[in-house]
Amino acid sequence: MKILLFGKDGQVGRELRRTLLPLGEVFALNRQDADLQNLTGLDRLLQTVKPELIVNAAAYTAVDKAETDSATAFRINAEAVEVMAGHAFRQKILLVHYSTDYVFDGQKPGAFVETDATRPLGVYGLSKRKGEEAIEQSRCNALIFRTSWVFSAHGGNFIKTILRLAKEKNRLNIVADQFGAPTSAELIADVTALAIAGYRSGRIGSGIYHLTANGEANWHRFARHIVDRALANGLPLHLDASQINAITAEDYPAPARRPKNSRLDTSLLSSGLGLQLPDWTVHANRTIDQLTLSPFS
Ligand SMILES: NC(=O)C1=CN([C@@H]2O[C@H](COP(=O)(O)OP(=O)(O)OC[C@H]3O[C@@H](n4cnc5c(N)ncnc54)[C@H](OP(=O)(O)O)[C@@H]3O)[C@@H](O)[C@H]2O)C=CC1
Ligand SMILES: Cc1cn([C@H]2C[C@H](O)[C@@H](COP(=O)(O)OP(=O)(O)O[C@H]3O[C@@H](C)C(=O)[C@@H](O)[C@H]3O)O2)c(=O)[nH]c1=O
Ligand SMILES: [Mg+2]
Repeated sequence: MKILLFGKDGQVGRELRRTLLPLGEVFALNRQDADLQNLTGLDRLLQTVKPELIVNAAAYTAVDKAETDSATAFRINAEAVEVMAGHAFRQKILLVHYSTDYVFDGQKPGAFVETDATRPLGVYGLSKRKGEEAIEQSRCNALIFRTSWVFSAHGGNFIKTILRLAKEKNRLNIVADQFGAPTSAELIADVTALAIAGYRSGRIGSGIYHLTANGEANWHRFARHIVDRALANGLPLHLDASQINAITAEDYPAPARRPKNSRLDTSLLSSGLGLQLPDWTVHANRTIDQLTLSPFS
């Protein structure tokens, strides 16, 4: 099977290169190979490569920047996705795509299920929702995985930000009133490969699925966890977990509003595939260790 992967150098894309390998011949592209802002170029590429499966891990993920750069966010997160979906429909191939907890407003008391009403609070979330809608309207076969709070040892993410700040500062203020599940790029890529196989064998159908690690955190708790483990690994830092203060989102002014409740109910996917998703700390610990334990020390 000929697989076309977009976003090969992103957090999730990098892990997908590993997990898609056993499924077929992977054509993995980054922005230099195919700039998704160029929609006609994208359409031409799809017609030339003739993939049997499209996996789109490319996205505009700068949440705050999107507020003032909405045209670019919509181009990449919605219009390029519409081109992929149109191609997938015409060629009768499967499109695998990723979306976010930020499509929700965070106002539900419990975990969001796939059919809950969306109401994005910012441009990034809205552009990602438009991408989902473009896929739904195209009527192509698709697996759309909504995930949250992605981290990995590579690329930009909260774990790396906190480790950097903890080496520079002796106090940190981190919001404690936004709840969600930190999820590793590794887990997303592993489950994606299982889900593609599950789709092919008829265990799961085309549609939206929530895919996050189990358990929950808030950003403050996540930050403390990172610092505790890094210190236990012997990493010299400027602060310990007790110097990380809990603040409210109101006290952390940022261009984009974020949902207070980002919890996603993953039972649809885990029951469909017969999977037990690991607690977020399992992969978080592994990533913190990768970043803080030198194999040579
Ligand atoms: N990161 C997170 O916390 C979360 C991510 N998601 C979703 O998961 C998916 C994967 O995210 P993740 O791996 O973390 O994202 P990353 O930001 O790590 O990777 C995204 C990739 O997309 C590429 N890209 C951006 N613009 C273009 C463009 N114009 N043309 C081609 N490629 C482009 C980037 O390239 P470059 O480096 O050159 O910009 C980057 O390699 C996305 O759909 C995202 O919305 C969902 C929830 C949480
Ligand atoms: C660095 C820092 C962040 N924060 C807060 C801001 C924010 O509410 C939270 C996390 O910061 P980030 O910049 O990582 O957040 P953000 O970029 O909004 O992360 C999101 O990215 C997109 C792509 C998604 O799809 C989401 O699931 C989510 O992972 O921590 C502090 O309170 N203090 C700090 O010093
Ligand atoms: Mg960010």
